[in-house]
Amino acid sequence: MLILGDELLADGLPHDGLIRDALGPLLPPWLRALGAEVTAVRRVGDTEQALYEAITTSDAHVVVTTGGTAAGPVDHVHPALRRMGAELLVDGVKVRPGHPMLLARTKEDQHLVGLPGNPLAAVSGLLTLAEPLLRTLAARPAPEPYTLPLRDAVQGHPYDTRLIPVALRGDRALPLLYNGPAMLRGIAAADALAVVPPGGTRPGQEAVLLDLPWASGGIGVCFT
Ligand SMILES: Nc1nc2c(c(=O)[nH]1)N[C@H]1C(S)=C(S)[C@@H](COP(=O)(O)OP(=O)(O)OC[C@H]3O[C@@H](n4cnc5c(N)ncnc54)[C@H](O)[C@@H]3O)O[C@H]1N2
Ligand code: MOO
Repeated sequence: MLILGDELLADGLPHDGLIRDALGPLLPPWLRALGAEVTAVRRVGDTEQALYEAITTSDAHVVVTTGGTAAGPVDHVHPALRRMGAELLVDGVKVRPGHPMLLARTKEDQHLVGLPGNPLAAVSGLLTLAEPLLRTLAARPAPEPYTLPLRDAVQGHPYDTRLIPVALRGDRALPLLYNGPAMLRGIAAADALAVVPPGGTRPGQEAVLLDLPWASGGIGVCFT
């Protein structure tokens, strides 16, 4: 795992535009629950050269980066991938949060999952790009898709799919608040992400659910 962002602190309180790294601590147990062996979690400085070297010297089967997927002046994932001649397999997805997520083949036997830096956007990419990649590399079958009715209406995005943290309550799923791209409070209490199509859902409408790694038995703890 390569954690990008010079604004990130490893400990202490946020100050002067610096914020705590949420993804370095959060993602490794989730990746393990998805079947990966996490061999290293490294912070990488915000230069294209540092990122290029970190990727090209890695012999991991899968490199997961966080942050830097967009097109700002310190977003170096696309330029670094271009420079190494990587093949972009998925370059952005019509989903919120997480729309700049990407998947690339960096060399024979190595893929890179670029997760957006906003924490819930990274979770979105973890479940929809990293999970299928890790499952496919391990030749594990895809889980049977399932749906449940959503208890409450969910406002849709006009043209993108939304992924909304939900808690399972009997035979219904309860959409949780605090579901903005930067927010982890909803996902901390969630069992799954609900797939909300463009335009939204009515109360009682069925939605496809994506189980979170601990809900599918990998971690063995429950945050609700
Ligand atoms: N000016 C705006 N900037 C961004 C907007 C926006 O509307 N206006 N939307 C955001 C959304 S939504 C997405 S998705 C992103 C994704 O772009 P990147 O992948 O390039 O993400 P970064 O710019 O690197 O980071 C975005 C945001 O998340 C914070 N961050 C990054 N890494 C971590 C981490 N490990 N732990 C906690 N927080 C992290 C970072 O400081 C930024 O605030 O574009 C957004 N930007
Ligand atoms: O995809 Mo962001 O663009 O997390 O909402």
